[in-house]
Amino acid sequence: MRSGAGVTSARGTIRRIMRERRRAVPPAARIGAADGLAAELLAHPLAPGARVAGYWAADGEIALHAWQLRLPREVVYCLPVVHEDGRLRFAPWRAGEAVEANRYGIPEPVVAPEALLDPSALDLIVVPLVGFDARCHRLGMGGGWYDRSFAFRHLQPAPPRLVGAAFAFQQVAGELPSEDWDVQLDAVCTDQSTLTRPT
Ligand SMILES: Nc1nc2c(c(=O)[nH]1)N(C=O)[C@@H](CNc1ccc(C(=O)N[C@@H](CCC(=O)O)C(=O)O)cc1)CN2
Ligand SMILES: Nc1ncnc2c1ncn2[C@@H]1O[C@H](COP(=O)(O)OP(=O)(O)OP(=O)(O)O)[C@@H](O)[C@H]1O
Repeated sequence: MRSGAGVTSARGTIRRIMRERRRAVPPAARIGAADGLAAELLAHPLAPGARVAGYWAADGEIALHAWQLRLPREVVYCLPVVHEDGRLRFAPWRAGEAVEANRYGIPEPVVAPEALLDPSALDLIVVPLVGFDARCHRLGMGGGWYDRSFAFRHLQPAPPRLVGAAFAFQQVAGELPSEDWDVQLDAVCTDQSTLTRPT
């Protein structure tokens, strides 16, 4: 069902409020939150050579560096790259390698097109989000990037596993208004705990 104006504006209102709250987290609290999130994310088992995607935190998003630095050495860490076809690609990236701002001002690795991985080539994607609910439904920035890139997960189970990352306060009371195209997350990790999608 297509959303009516009411549903659309509910999503818009939640986005505005949650983005403000995210940006308002003081620096000291961010450090502790990133450590707490890393501990939750590291509980997800990864095979040697696994490809995992994170994100470059922007707009007050909870940071992933504490997790990235503690990943097993054999794991390939990637960052999302916005592609003109509307689906994300993922670029292997290590701290110190070149990045360039994308159209949203978010840094992306500078890599040859052949080095880019398709969304389906990953084992675990840590997904940025603005809000989430107890069903592991996600509200993002509104670009539809993760929904388009992982639409194939409507038809097939994990892998790739989709795990949202957020501050605990980004959980909304009740259920997020959802759309047909929303891809559910398999779990959401926060600075305090992990929520697994109800089956
Ligand atoms: N850190 C991070 N990287 C990410 C995402 C994300 O949510 N967080 N994305 C998740 O999809 C993709 C990029 N999608 C985005 C969609 C909208 C906006 C955004 O800031 N929109 C602004 C207006 C931006 C502009 O056009 O200048 C806004 O809504 O205020 C940013 C990223 C891929 N990389
Ligand atoms: N599978 C899909 N196929 C085509 N268009 C899609 C698909 N998924 C999402 N979209 C488009 O993306 C737009 C934004 O979707 P939505 O508001 O759910 O984004 P979001 O999940 O909050 O954003 P993001 O993933 O970038 O953080 C929708 O208006 C829709 O037109």
